[in-house]
Amino acid sequence: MKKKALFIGRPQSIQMVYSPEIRAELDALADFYPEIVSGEQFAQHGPALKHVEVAFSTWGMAKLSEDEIRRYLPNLKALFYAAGSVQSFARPFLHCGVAVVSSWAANAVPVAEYTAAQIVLANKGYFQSALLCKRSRQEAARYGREFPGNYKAKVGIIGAGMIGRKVIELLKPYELDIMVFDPFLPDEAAVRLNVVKAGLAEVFSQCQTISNHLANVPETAGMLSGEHFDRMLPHATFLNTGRGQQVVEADLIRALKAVPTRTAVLDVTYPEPVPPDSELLQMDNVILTPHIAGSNRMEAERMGKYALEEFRRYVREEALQYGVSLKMLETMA
Ligand SMILES: NC(=O)C1=CN([C@@H]2O[C@H](COP(=O)(O)OP(=O)(O)OC[C@H]3O[C@@H](n4cnc5c(N)ncnc54)[C@H](OP(=O)(O)O)[C@@H]3O)[C@@H](O)[C@H]2O)C=CC1
Ligand SMILES: O=C(O)C(=O)CO
Repeated sequence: MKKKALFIGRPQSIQMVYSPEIRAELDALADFYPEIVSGEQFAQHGPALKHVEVAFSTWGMAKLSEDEIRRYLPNLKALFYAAGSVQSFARPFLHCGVAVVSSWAANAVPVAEYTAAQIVLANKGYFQSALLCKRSRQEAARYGREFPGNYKAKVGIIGAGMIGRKVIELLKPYELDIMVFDPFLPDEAAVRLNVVKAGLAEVFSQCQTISNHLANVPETAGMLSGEHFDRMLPHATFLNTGRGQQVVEADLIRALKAVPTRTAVLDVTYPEPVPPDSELLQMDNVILTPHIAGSNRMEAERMGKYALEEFRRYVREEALQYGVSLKMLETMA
C-alpha cells in the first residue's frame, strides 16, 4: 500500500522545488493529501492528517512544537526537507522520533560552483581589475600583474563541511595549494582531499584567496576578526558565502581600508541586507552580491530530486544518506 504523504509549507516554494516530473514520481510512490498545509493551517486540517507517515517540505517549513507534532501528525515517521539548513525546525521532530532528511548536499552544489569560480577569478585579480579598467587600463594591468594566477597559488578554505569539500573537489584541476582550517577534519580526510590542515592565522597570513564555509552556530559567531584580517597579504581576497555572523565586520572594513589592494567578495553579511549607511557600500575593494550563491530557480529542482531519491531509499527500507541527527545539529549549518 502507498504511504500517506503530505506537503508542508508555502505552495509557491513547494511547486518550484518539486517540479511536475518529481511530483509525478512522488505520486507514484505515495498517496498525497490534496492540499499543501502551512504552519498556521494545521489546526484546521489536523484530524485529516493523522495517518500521514511521510512529509515533504522546502524553504518555508512550518516550525511545529513537539506538542503540535504529536497532536497533528501522530504517525509521522520521516520528514524530507528539500533545502539546506534544518536548524530552525528539526529538533522537535527529532525529539518525537521523526527522521529528518535534508537536501543540504544538493544546495551545496551551486554554492561550491559559485565559490570555485570566484576563487579562480580572485587569484587573477579580476574583481578590482575589472573596476580599475574603466578608469585606467594601465593601472588595471599593473594591479593585475601582482596576482599569482591559478598555478601553485595558496587558497584557504575555512570549514571543510559539505560546501567546503565540494569547493576543494571542484578546484582539483587547477593545481592550487589548498590549506584548510577545520578543527574537526580528520588527518586521513585531509590527506584524501590533498589539502594541508592549518590554523586560521596561518591561512590568513599565507593564502592568496580565503573562502569562508563555517556553519552558523553560536561557537563560530565572530570567529573571523581583526587578528585574521590584519594578516591578509596585500593583494589577498576574502570570500564569504557562509554567513555574515562569522565575521567581525568592523575589523574586516578596517583591514580593507588599511590596504585597499585587498578585496572582499561578500554574498552574505550581517545584518542582511547591508544597511544603507554601511561603509561596505562605499568601498571599491568590496564586492557585494545579494545572497545568490545557493540554489536559484532551476537549481532548486536539484533539492527536490535529492528528496525524491532519499524517499525511494526510505520506501525500499535502505539506509538514508542525508539523515540529520541531534548530534549533527551541534556543528552543522
Ligand atoms: N550563500 C548562500 O546562498 C548559502 C550559504 N550557506 C552557508 O554556507 C555555510 C556552509 O554550509 P555547509 O557546508 O552546508 O555546512 P556544513 O554543516 O556541512 O559545514 C559547516 C562547517 O563548519 C564547521 N564547524 C562547525 N562548528 C564549528 C566550530 N565551532 N569551529 C570550527 N568549525 C566549525 C563544520 O565542521 P565539521 O563538519 O567538520 O564538524 C563544517 O566544516 C553555512 O554557513 C551555510 O549557512 C549554505 C547554503 C547557501
Ligand atoms: O539555504 C541556505 O542556507 C541559504 O543560504 C540559501 O540558499
